[in-house]
Order: sequence, then C-alpha cells, then structure tokens
Amino acid sequence: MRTRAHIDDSPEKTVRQESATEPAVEVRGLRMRYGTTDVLGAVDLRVERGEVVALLGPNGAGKTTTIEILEGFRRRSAGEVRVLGTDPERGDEAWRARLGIVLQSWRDHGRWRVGELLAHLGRYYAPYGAPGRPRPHDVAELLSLVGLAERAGARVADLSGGQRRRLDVAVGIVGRPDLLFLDEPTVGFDPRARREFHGLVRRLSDLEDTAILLTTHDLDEAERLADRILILAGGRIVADGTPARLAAQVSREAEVRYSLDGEPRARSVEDATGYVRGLFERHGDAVGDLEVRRASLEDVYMEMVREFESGKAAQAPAELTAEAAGEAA
Ligand SMILES: Nc1ncnc2c1ncn2[C@@H]1O[C@H](COP(=O)(O)OP(=O)(O)OP(=O)(O)O)[C@@H](O)[C@H]1O
Repeated sequence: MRTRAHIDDSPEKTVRQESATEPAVEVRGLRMRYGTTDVLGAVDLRVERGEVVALLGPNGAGKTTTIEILEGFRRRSAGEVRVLGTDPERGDEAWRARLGIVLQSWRDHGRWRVGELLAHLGRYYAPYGAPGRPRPHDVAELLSLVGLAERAGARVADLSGGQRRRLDVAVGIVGRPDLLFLDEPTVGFDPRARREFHGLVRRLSDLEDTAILLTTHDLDEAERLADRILILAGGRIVADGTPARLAAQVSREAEVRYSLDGEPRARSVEDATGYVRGLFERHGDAVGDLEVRRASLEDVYMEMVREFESGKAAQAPAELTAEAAGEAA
C-alpha cells in the first residue's frame, strides 16, 4: 500500500485511523451459480483501505460477476461478503454513497454541460459527507483532477471519446468514494489516454486514499497500477501478490543477456546480481548490451492459467467436477 502521510496530518486523524483498520473489501467462500453452472466456486479476497488491486482472469472467469456482487447489484449464491464493513445485499443509501462505480450511461446525457452534470449528480452525496471526507467533490477541483478543467462548459455530446471516459470516471468519483470499482476501465483508449488515466488512478489512491478494485485484460496496466494482483480462474483466486512476488513464484531465475566482444550471449541464473558482478570482474569492458529480464506478469499469468487448466478437475468447484463427470459418462 502506498504511504499517505499528508492524510495523517489532518485534524480528522483519529476518525480516519479507526476506520482504516477495517478492510475495504473482505470476501470469504463466495460462490455464484447461474442456473446449473457454478461460476464462482469459493472466492476469498481482501482489499485494504487505499489499496489498488487488479483482478485478472480469462474471459468468463467471473470478474464482472464478482464486482457486481460487491457493488450490491447481484445476489450471491453463498459466502460472506463485507464491503466497507457492510453486506452489499443490505447496503443502505449511506453505504452506497461511499462507493464509486464507473458506468458508461452518462454518455446518453449529451445535452448536459459537463460541469452542470457533475454538480447535479454531486447533490445526491451532500448528506453523506464525513469528517475528512467532504461530499461531494468541488466540481472545479474534480474537473482538474480528471483533466477536464477546460471542458467544464462543453456539452457532453461534444466531448471526444477519451474525454467522455474521463467524465465517466468523474461521475464515478464525484461523491469522493472510499472504494472505487473500475470494470475494464481503459478499453478503447489510445496510448495517451491510457497513460493519463493511469495517472488519475494513482492520484486517487495517493491523494484521496481511495481503495480501487479494477478488472483488466491489460497485464501491463495491471502491473503499472496495482499494489496487488489477483488472478481468478475456474471460479477461484489462483494467485494473489505483488507483481514481483508473483514473478518470483513462477520463476526464481532471471535471464541475463549480454554481448562479449560483440558476440550475443544469454544465461538463466538465480542470482542475477552476482552473475553480472562476476561477468564484469572476468571480462570488464568486453561486456556490452547488458539486459536482465525477470519473468514478466504475462509469463506469470500464462503459467497460472495453464497450471489451473492442466489441473482443472482437481481444482474445480465440486459441482463443476460432478457435472463434468456426468457429461463424460
Ligand atoms: N446473468 C447471467 N446469467 C447466466 N450466466 C451468466 C450471467 N452473467 C454472466 N454469466 C456467465 O458467467 C460467466 C462469468 O461471466 P463474467 O461476465 O462475470 O466473466 P468475466 O470474467 O467478467 O468475463 P470477461 O473477461 O469476458 O468480461 C460467463 O460464463 C457468463 O456467460
């Protein structure tokens, strides 16, 4: 988790520290069945206050289902779920006001002006301000946070695709949420819009202490943004850790590439630092083009999903196994 020293300086220190002990999300044994199909077998996961967590997984793994259950939009089949200390199935308006959800529906409000739309939606949050967390966001501040300060007076219909997506995010965070859900937030972004969006997510986490749970298929994005990565496959979390820790789990070896008198060489070693030191001791200036490559998140992801798929029968939820057996018979 990132440090947030500036928040500790606030007069609301005591209040914030008390609530900071409770995780933003705590899930145990979450199961979800659609008809006769078990999509989530037994999901356990936790998101701490202010933490950015990326939920990865192949198509159909159940990422959106999980997020919708946490948002209180979908009833789970079984399991314990606490979001900001409350069961989402029993969440009231005050609870909902502490969540941020990024939807795409605001694009339909084409005739609204950007600033007016945010001021209008922000009014809903006004009764739910808390010490150290005034609600809603000041519109001018919010527009500059999402990089839309210049577009305050523009009609929604006149925004570019990237600007509309930033407006979607602004709408999601206008209530200064304690927890923000982002389901595949950067689909369709060009590289610049993606980079700007990453900056925004980091600012929300660092400056606003917002916990963020995002789903993505972009491994580079997950690695850049997330404090922690969860991989969902076959209805379970099959990996949970920082990108570096997951990489170390998959391979303790790093590949050292270099050239010796212009001749390219490569070697896989456990102690890359020691190997490189020895290389220079032995060959000095004859060593060039040095590159040390650890397992990438993509290597980790492919390995985890492959491992899960190869041992599917053993790891699948009981019902899935029973069904598979039934089909085979
Ligand atoms: N309302 C529903 N009724 C029946 N099945 C559903 C329903 N919603 C989702 N599913 C099924 O549940 C599974 C998980 O879907 P979900 O959308 O949660 O996956 P996902 O991990 O978000 O996938 P993607 O990466 O493709 O967005 C899929 O097989 C999907 O077809």
